Amino acid sequence: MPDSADLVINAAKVVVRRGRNTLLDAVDWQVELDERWVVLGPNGAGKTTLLNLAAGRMHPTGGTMRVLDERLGRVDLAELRPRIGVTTAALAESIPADEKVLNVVVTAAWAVVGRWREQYDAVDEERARELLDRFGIGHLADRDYGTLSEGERKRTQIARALMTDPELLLLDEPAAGLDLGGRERLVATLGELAMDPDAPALVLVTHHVEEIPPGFTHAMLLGEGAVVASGLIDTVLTAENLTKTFGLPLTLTRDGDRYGARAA
Ligand SMILES: Nc1ncnc2c1ncn2[C@@H]1O[C@H](COP(=O)(O)OP(=O)(O)OP(=O)(O)O)[C@@H](O)[C@H]1O
Repeated sequence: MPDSADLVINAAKVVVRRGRNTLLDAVDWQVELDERWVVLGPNGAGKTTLLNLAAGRMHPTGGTMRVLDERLGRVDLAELRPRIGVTTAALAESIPADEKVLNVVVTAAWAVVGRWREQYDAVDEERARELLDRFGIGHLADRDYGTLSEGERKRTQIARALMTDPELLLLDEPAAGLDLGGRERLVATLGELAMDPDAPALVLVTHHVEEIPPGFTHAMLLGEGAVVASGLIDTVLTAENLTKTFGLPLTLTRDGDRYGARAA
């Protein structure tokens, strides 16, 4: 068991309730800095709820949730949030269509969406350009965000999430809405990030095993708010566990470092 200070996420018996619904039920989860996690489960399993907790965007109803060694409920979330990079569909929708791509990224340094300050540090701009280059969209820096393709938008969102040099990066369904080529390019890019020893701890939420990038080390399978299996990806990702999680008989194939699943 690692020292608790080394844990990026430390959830103990975490419960989230809304009215009569139990969204998460006694979830235990420990994530270390060098780990790359995929959280997999069907619609309504509680994946986004878990991600929102990890992002410091909500408190658990029960149990304890520590993120970056701060206990949710006892820490000023405004101080915690810049240490965590997040991409979600909801955040993406709040980006104005007429915002320049460079500004979408650079404004993350101030934890705001939308450019409200006329001047920013040259060093921020340089970092934002480097991130855009890293994700293969440096040439789009001066374009309006609204003119980008879905794949280019996803890359912009990830560059933005990395702008503050976070210790934890949370990606909610980053490949949703991409065509096959876009998905494969994004999966390859995320695979490179996963292999980078200087990258933050990664947590990627998805419905599809095909979207798991190479280099991901751990998996949590979530079904109806409860953990079905959690741990090293090779142990957790089995046809039997997927069958339990998605509630229908499934077969799982592995081709090198990529996965495929279909009804048995
Ligand atoms: N405020 C709320 N009040 C009641 N129920 C809620 C609330 N928010 C979410 N839920 C329910 O909790 C369950 C888990 O939601 P969540 O968004 O975490 O699932 P998910 O695994 O991310 O699903 P999807 O894959 O469809 O995005 C769903 O059944 C949802 O309807």
